Amino acid sequence: MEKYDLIVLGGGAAGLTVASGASSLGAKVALVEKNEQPGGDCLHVGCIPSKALIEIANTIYSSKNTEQYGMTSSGEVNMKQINSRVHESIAHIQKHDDADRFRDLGIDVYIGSGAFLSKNEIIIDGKERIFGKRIVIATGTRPLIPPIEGLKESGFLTNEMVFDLEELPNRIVFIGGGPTGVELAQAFSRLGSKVTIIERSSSIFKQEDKEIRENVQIELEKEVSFVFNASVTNVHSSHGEKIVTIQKKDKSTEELTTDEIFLATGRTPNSDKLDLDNAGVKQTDSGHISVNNKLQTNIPSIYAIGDVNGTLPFTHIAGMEGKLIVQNAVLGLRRKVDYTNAPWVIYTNPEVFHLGNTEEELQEKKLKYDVFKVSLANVDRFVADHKTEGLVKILTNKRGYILGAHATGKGAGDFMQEVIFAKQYKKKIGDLSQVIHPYPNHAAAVQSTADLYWRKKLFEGSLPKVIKKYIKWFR
Ligand SMILES: Cc1cc2nc3c(=O)[nH]c(=O)nc-3n(C[C@H](O)[C@H](O)[C@H](O)COP(=O)(O)OP(=O)(O)OC[C@H]3O[C@@H](n4cnc5c(N)ncnc54)[C@H](O)[C@@H]3O)c2cc1C
Ligand SMILES: NC(=O)c1ccc[n+]([C@@H]2O[C@H](COP(=O)([O-])OP(=O)(O)OC[C@H]3O[C@@H](n4cnc5c(N)ncnc54)[C@H](O)[C@@H]3O)[C@@H](O)[C@H]2O)c1
Repeated sequence: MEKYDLIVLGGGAAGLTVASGASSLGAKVALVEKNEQPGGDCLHVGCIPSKALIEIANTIYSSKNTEQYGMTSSGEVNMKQINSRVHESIAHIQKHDDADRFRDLGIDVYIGSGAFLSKNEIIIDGKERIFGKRIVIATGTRPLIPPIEGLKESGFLTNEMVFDLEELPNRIVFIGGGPTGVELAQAFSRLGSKVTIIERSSSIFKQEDKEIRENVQIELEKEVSFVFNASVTNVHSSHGEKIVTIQKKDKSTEELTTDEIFLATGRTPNSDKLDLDNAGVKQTDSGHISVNNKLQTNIPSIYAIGDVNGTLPFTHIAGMEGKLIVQNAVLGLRRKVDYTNAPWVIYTNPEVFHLGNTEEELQEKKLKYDVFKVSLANVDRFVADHKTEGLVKILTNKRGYILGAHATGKGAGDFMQEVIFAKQYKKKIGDLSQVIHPYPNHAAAVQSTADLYWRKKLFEGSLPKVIKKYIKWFR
């Protein structure tokens, strides 16, 4: 049996980071990936294809709405061509994640499904056994399919199928108003489908700051229909159409007729086929693999990173956790994971940026805070672009240190980057005000928000009186 310093189960963002990092340090590494090619969900059915589709949809949407710029236009949408362009982006990035590229790095890549035989042994496709001193579980998640009557029989789409569609559906019902559902729902609406989102709670993006979430929802409602506080109880098909029955909070029911159903009701971890009991690894009720702050499971030589541990399901977090594992599992350090400065972005139009605590979380924690807010309607570049929808909101403690930063607006995922730097390196909000921003860029929205901090300092409290006295004296 082949023996390794480290076995990595799963070749997504998390697993690939560990495998390449560990191998470059000289560890003998095996990477087990069940799909033909590594890359995981992000590359094949997640971030990359969704962002490629969103970009195409935005371009088509803009070109359909050129009347406001003084030009009329018309055209047909070719879904096959659109998805072929999406696959071009995947193929381009696949080169970096190619199995042979990892073999060239000295890693033994096994294509097959891995499961535990014991805490140190993995069996691949029930045949080949390998031994690992340490093992990293990075097997990710898959779409959660709720037990809705008639759903399977009627057929539905998930993120695993949608990037192979050959025709644009006239109507789509999205079940679930989380990031997956809403990003793709808006993209399909922009391509020309009539889109309805059914969300069982009272709003989209529940993890976001309320003010930001409400702001973005107003914008989305201009393009997409929402039904809140509603669950789908039944689906059936008739004459080539799908009929979705929804039940509202007041128990009333309604039927929606559609051409396609897109399921975006959340994710379930790929832990059920790993035979974790053979290794004694514990899971949570949802099937996620629980870890301590060094990302170890209850078996110290087995780690769980990326979406499968259920902490923060984002590619950049999977990568960050992967780097930490290289230090802990290969170099024997005892580094602790820290999510305090973990940002994320929802790529709707306008985008949603999230960093640190929301205002509601600070209130819940009963912390004292200041809030600085600027509407994009007061930032010259957004005015010039006619893209004034949105705002920047920075929350600080009383000494000016950043506790949270949230934004919605065109390009918020990019123009807020400097706030992540400031928070991570413990700069105060006032420092952001001192950074020179080329006029008229979009990031000036951050500077304008930070300027409010100085305005508050200069015009509130006892400082204005002192300054007045000083100026009198100086004259
Ligand atoms: C539609 C969509 C859009 C998204 N957009 C973004 C975004 O814009 N930004 C962002 O940060 N995140 C985004 N995400 C989330 C992101 O895709 C995940 O956080 C990321 O893929 C997690 O990486 P991972 O390595 O943990 O898991 P995965 O990428 O799921 O990789 C797990 C790998 O393990 C393999 N595997 C599973 N079981 C086994 C087994 N038994 N043996 C061997 N191999 C196995 C799988 O085949 C897979 O390759 C999006 C997700 C979706 C669904
Ligand atoms: N831009 C990004 O970074 C990005 C994009 C997509 C996904 N993701 C990540 O993937 C994770 C999963 O996102 P997601 O949107 O797939 O799942 P999610 O769990 O975030 O959202 C699922 C939504 O579906 C609703 N829901 C569940 N069952 C329902 C039902 N039966 N009827 C109606 N509504 C129902 C839930 O209330 C929830 O709002 C997220 O946590 C996110 O971090 C990130």
